Amino acid sequence: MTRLRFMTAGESHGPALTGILEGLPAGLHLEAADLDRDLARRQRGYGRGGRMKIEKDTAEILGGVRFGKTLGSPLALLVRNRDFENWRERMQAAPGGPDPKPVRVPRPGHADLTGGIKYGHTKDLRGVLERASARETAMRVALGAAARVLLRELGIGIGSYVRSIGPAEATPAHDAAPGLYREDAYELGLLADGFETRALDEASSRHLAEAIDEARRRRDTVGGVVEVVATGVPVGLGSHVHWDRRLDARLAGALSSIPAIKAVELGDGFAAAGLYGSEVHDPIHLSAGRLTRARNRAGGLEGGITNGEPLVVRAAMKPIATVPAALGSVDLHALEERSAHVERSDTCAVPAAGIVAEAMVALTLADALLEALGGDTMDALRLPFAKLRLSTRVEPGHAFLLGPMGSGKTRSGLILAKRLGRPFIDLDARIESRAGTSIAQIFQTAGEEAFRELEEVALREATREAPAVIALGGGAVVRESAWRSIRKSGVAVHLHAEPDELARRLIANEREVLARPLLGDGPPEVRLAELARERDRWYARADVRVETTGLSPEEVAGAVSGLVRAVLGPLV
Ligand SMILES: Cc1cc2nc3c(=O)[nH]c(=O)nc-3n(C[C@H](O)[C@H](O)[C@H](O)COP(=O)(O)O)c2cc1C
Ligand SMILES: Nc1ncnc2c1ncn2[C@@H]1O[C@H](COP(=O)(O)OP(=O)(O)OP(=O)(O)O)[C@@H](O)[C@H]1O
Ligand SMILES: O=C(O)C1=C[C@@H](O)[C@@H](O)[C@H](O)C1
Ligand SMILES: [Mg+2]
Repeated sequence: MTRLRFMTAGESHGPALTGILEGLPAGLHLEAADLDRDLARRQRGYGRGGRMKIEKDTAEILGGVRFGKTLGSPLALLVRNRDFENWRERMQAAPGGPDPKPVRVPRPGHADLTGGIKYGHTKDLRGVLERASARETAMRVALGAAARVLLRELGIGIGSYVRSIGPAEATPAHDAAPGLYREDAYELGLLADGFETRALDEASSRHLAEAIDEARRRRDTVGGVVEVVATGVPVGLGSHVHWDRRLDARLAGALSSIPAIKAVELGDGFAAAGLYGSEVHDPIHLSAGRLTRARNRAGGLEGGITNGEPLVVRAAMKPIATVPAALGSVDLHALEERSAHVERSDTCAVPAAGIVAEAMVALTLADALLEALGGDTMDALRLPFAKLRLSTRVEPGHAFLLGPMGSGKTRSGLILAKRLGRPFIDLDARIESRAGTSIAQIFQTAGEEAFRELEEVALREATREAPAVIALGGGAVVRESAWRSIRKSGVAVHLHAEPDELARRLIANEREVLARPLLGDGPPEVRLAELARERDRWYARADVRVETTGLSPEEVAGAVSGLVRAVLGPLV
């Protein structure tokens, strides 16, 4: 990793895991809850052992965040081990010991023997296994969750699901959830979270659970394959120019660093080796104003660089090394053959390994993104990211204007459309003309929810039309689906003004106030300030921001037109 660096420390039954992630841009909204969500996901999954019942992982943020936003300084995290209470004496940092119950019979397949010899722990292999335990991956998941928040802010979603456990295969995502597989891997991961084995449908999940039950019946363990998908990934992350900059290599390294992962496939991976070139490579098409692929056997990677298609990688996990019907081994003290040590353990951790794999992919992608684009702050990242995102477009795409009521989306938008020689679509006006009534009336008779549905449909339809200037309603961008439509089809420009200035503009004309039901009866500046608190986080996702205070509507249009041109990619 070159732009992001992370380190973790901590033993499985020590007091806590700690981690530092350095290189996150300043200004990213980040809360402990964002990290806890993924920590909880890692703890679930059919086949886990007793430890996960003891722990309830939560991350404490010790550095790098103030008032819910990253500072640009290292993110420092702590995840406590509840089980430490039961190990206080045996895991104390203070001088003491020896442990009354030393571990002396190494488990084949674990780090016990190799680590024991290397670090001189053969008298008590606990000196190795405490750190070789995959408890360590909890901190990777917490740090990876921060990287995911960064990526998600830019529209890159990461998710995983389980493809197989032992001999049992699950329905792959391209059949079970084709839409999410192409468009929203984050949701794909959440779909998998709904099943105890993290398959994507009930029948598959039952099938996978049976394979785990069978292993348990045999007093054995079982592995499997997880697939990690990332959607919304732009062209241009990674590089063909040097071996250690190829994203393929970095992903393979990151995934195979997860304990028990023994093989990684990029795109079709091993299957491609058995096919003809014409069957494997993904022909390039021109459609909907973009370079596109009808299939994605490359898994979104060509030449060590992302190609704009979803990233698809798989990781194969071997069965857990702690086999309950213990394997043959040698007591390193008595130097006699004995059954291997059995530590409380999982039967199958493939569902959890998927969450760890998501975290490693997130850290790797975030690193490559920051390497390609720089960015000490989130604001500095957005414009260069938009250029990458739009770089496979062969037509300009739409210019979306968003921002609060009174920011001038309608007024400046009309002027901008004339300047660019493009059609102007005012989403509010379009909804009104279709409904044959005013927005105020729609709010009054059908309610806000009904209006939001009309708004969503109108936005989706507008994005399919010829490149236009599209003025959005003030609340149209307060949902993920709107951002998916916007990011695919153009540039998002945030017109900004402070609530006081917005209120001044609107109060100047009583009709302006009456036309906006959300303003209610109170003082507009109070309501506008309230809305700003709710919505600024969504507006901040725009590719560029124009401060409109002190500019006439014409000047705003001029500024926007320059910015829109700056974002257009190399093919336009
Ligand atoms: C989420 C997760 C949970 C794991 N749980 C266990 C476990 O309970 N018992 C065990 O022996 N190994 C478990 N492992 C695997 C070991 O950590 C791993 O086999 C060990 O560190 C040796 O590394 P290697 O298998 O890569 O050679 C788990 C791995 C992961 C990713
Ligand atoms: N840059 C500006 N300077 C001064 N007044 C402005 C500016 N831009 C817009 N206005 C005025 O503010 C009022 C609201 O503008 P407009 O209708 O374009 O806002 P809007 O962003 O489309 O709001 P809504 O989200 O409610 O549709 C209008 O009276 C308009 O003339
Ligand atoms: O900010 C909002 O939620 C709204 C803004 C206007 O554009 C209209 O879409 C409607 O008045 C709602
Ligand atoms: Mg308007």
